[in-house]
Amino acid sequence: MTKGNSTKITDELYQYVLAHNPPLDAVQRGLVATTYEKFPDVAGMQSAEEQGPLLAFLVRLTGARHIVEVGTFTGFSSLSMAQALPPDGRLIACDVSEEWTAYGREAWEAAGVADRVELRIGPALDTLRAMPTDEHVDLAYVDADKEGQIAYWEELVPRLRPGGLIVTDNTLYHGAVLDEAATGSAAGVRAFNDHVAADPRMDSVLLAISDGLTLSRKR
Ligand SMILES: C[S@@+](CC[C@H](N)C(=O)[O-])C[C@H]1O[C@@H](n2cnc3c(N)ncnc32)[C@H](O)[C@@H]1O
Repeated sequence: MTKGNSTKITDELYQYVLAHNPPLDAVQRGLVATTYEKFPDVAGMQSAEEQGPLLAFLVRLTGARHIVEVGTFTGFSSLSMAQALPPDGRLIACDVSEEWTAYGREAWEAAGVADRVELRIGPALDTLRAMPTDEHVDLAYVDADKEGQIAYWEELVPRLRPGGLIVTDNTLYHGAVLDEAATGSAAGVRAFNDHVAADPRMDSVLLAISDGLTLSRKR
């Protein structure tokens, strides 16, 4: 088994990647800076900078009008996706933290997309279970507690339209997925990756982008 012709991403090469992606706009840049200033200990939870343009690209590629996000934090990923939605599109943002998501509300307002985002505070599993069960979700982005991922998946797949996409972050979990004795979040990601790879309802690819990103399309 070989690695193909994969490239080691040095810091310099990472900057090159960012320089050849669509740049973040002023609201996105401001939100990233504010997050690192206000919450330095947990700011690393924010989706990686290159994921903003990638998520926007996927929203446009799928023509998504109805998005569900599990794990909003200070709102970078939801902002990036909401900006790519058509004006009548909707994004349901799920999180448990009023404090962190307040910064998201400010950013959505500043970007003029607040009317596209509906924030639902509470355990995401409760929020998902309360959603209608017909196929009305075009795209879901999952980036919350890793132990809950299989449960989120099982709620999202039936609600996804055929051709709809689930994007799951951190599926390499800093390499800890290789540890057969992993516990906690790493064990959750390992179990999730096996679950997804064996699910006949979906076509999935695990990409070595950022901390691992799995794209799953409903058949
Ligand atoms: C990795 S951060 C999300 C980062 C976000 N996507 C961004 O771009 O900034 C994970 C978020 O999941 C939330 N979270 C954790 N457990 C949750 C649960 N059971 N239900 C809803 N949200 C949860 C946390 O409050 C945190 O804001």
